[in-house]
Amino acid sequence: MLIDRFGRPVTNLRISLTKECNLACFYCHREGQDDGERVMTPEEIERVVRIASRLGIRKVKLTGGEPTVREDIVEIVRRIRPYVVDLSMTTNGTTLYRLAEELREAGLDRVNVSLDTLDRKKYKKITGFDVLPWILRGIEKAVKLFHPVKLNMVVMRGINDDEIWDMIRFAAEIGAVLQLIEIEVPREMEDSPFFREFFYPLKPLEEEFERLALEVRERRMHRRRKYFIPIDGKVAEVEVVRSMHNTVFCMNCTRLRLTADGYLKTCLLRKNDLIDILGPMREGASDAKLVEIFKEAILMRRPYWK
Ligand SMILES: Nc1nc2c(ncn2[C@@H]2O[C@H](COP(=O)(O)OP(=O)(O)OP(=O)(O)O)[C@@H](O)[C@H]2O)c(=O)[nH]1
Ligand code: SF4
Ligand code: SF4
Repeated sequence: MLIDRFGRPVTNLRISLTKECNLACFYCHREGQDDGERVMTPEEIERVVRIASRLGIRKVKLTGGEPTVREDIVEIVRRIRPYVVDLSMTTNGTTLYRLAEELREAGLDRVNVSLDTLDRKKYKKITGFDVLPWILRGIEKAVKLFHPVKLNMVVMRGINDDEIWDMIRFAAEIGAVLQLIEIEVPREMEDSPFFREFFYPLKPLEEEFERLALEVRERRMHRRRKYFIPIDGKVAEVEVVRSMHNTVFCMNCTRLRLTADGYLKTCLLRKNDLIDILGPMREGASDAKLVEIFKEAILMRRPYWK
């Protein structure tokens, strides 16, 4: 297993398949990356995942942009399936209704779907597109096929902070997990108008959950807490993703990233901690050389908030 200089095992690979997206959320961080023009082929992605699995990486998350805008998305899932224990995707849900069955059949284990609001007008305001009913149909289909389905709600002051309990109720009703995500930005953006206007701290809410929950579990990854909250005769599963200035979160980070243009990236918030893996692959690097590149990336890993 790969372990970095801070004693953190690396068991997850988060692969951005494309920088493109068919929505235009005003807060989008594009996984913290301004990717170049290179795009990995399904064969190249499979090779990276095969090497990663030899090094103990068992979980792969496919992201974007929007991963399903790639026409070869089902092929990518099928190719990497044999090498991983947990294969998941984070999607905006626009293509779920059309693709959920094919993705399931190709071996995808689970999906996280971005859903910041249940209000159609607000959805359009946030994402630029009036497609909420379509997204909800996709989610309805997904909960029948994948377990769990997680709904990702980025909580923004003055935009959707009034909908938190509606979302908790909705998630419980359809049997999905709700992830409440605090806005996160790198240090240099903490003074930005965006952060100052929209940051909504989730700590007080976590304290309320602590009091209300029937049970609280802690995930190994990021030590995120999951609360089981009774609501309307059901139990909602709510996970809180709170990373800003959270040293515990970073000390329990088990993720390495692969950018859409083929660089291993050590941290979401560190733009420059990159190491090229696609270039050497295209120049004929052996598997042993690729293992070395992985090891170099692991050596570069540092917690962001410390
Ligand atoms: N700082 C930081 N934030 C992360 C990291 N991974 C995920 N996040 C945040 O969590 C949000 C949700 O991420 P998802 O792509 O749904 O995946 P996840 O919830 O981390 O993963 P699973 O729970 O295993 O499905 C992202 O939009 C980020 O804001 C990370 O490694 N570092
Ligand atoms: S759906 Fe995701 S990738 Fe697309 S614009 Fe919104 S936040 Fe960005
Ligand atoms: S070290 Fe970087 S990628 Fe890991 S949790 Fe902290 S900010 Fe996220």
